[in-house]
Amino acid sequence: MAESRAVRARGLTKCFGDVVALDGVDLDVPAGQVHGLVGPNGAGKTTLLGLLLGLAVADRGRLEILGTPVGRSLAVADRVAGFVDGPGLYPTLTARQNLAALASLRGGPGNRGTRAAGVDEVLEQVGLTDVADDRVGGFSLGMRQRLGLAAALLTRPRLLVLDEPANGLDPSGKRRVHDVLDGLAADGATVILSSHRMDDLAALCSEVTLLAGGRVVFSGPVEKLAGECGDLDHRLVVSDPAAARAVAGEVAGLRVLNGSELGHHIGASALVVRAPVPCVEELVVRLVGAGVAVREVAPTVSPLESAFLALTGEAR
Ligand SMILES: Nc1ncnc2c1ncn2[C@@H]1O[C@H](COP(=O)(O)OP(=O)(O)OP(=O)(O)O)[C@@H](O)[C@H]1O
Repeated sequence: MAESRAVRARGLTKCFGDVVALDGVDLDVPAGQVHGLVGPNGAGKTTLLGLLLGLAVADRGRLEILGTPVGRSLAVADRVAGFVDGPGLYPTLTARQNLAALASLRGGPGNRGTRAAGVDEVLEQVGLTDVADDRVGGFSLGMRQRLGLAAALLTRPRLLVLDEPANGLDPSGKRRVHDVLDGLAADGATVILSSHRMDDLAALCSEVTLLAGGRVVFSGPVEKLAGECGDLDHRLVVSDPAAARAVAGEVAGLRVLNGSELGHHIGASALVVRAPVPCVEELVVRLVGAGVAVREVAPTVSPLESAFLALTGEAR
């Protein structure tokens, strides 16, 4: 029977000496979801991905992967694949030889009771067919990332765990990887990936978990995370900045930022306001009503980025 939950973690704690890398982490990831892990440097993302890949074991807490409790031994669970800190590849071998070597190490077709994918098939999936016979030592970071993904796909994983898979990818490489991950999720496989790029996470993931200092500070739908942004800074370009300031002063819950708060020049016809989104909308309506033309209005950082900064306690 198919599992309805790919990962269930309760109270996962992992320390390195005095450093508490994970501090009582709970995580639920349903099967068929692309789930993002995000957080500042040192938040514990790689440590958590390492536990999912069996590269380390937790000091405390419970972890179930694809419905099976994870034991105390270092081993990758069945039907789980992926990489942290970049894929392990042989630089002197070609892309095709790397994959063939991995396939034979894993026992080839019939491995773990499931038919493995073919080398050519996965090279095609990640868009590396044209360079299949080139040595990996000459590959760019983005090409190595894609080959690492191809290596993981060889096992037809039900859970794919990727650390910064979009690192170094050009726009077409990114599109290729997005398509592969979307396809896996559509087939019911689960993908858990980390990224520092909020735009990648928004494009790829339906849900995200935000870690800070080894703790979960948010876990849920991406849209809900964007809703946690609270006050957002918006830059408005208007026909009459003095009149616009006067109108802004009448909108409750909205503040016009002054030059010293901004720390940079914003242009003579612009002003920056800090407010929840509905107050900014009210300002625009009032400006138009007062005969002040609004030529541009845009948040200075995206709602997702703003939520990230607010929830991780990072200064604006
Ligand atoms: N093998 C290790 N030995 C000692 N400390 C470690 C080890 N691995 C991780 N840490 C520490 O654990 C904490 C979490 O690190 P981790 O690499 O999981 O964070 P991260 O969120 O992946 O960070 P980044 O975004 O910088 O990759 C950090 O303080 C890190 O220094």
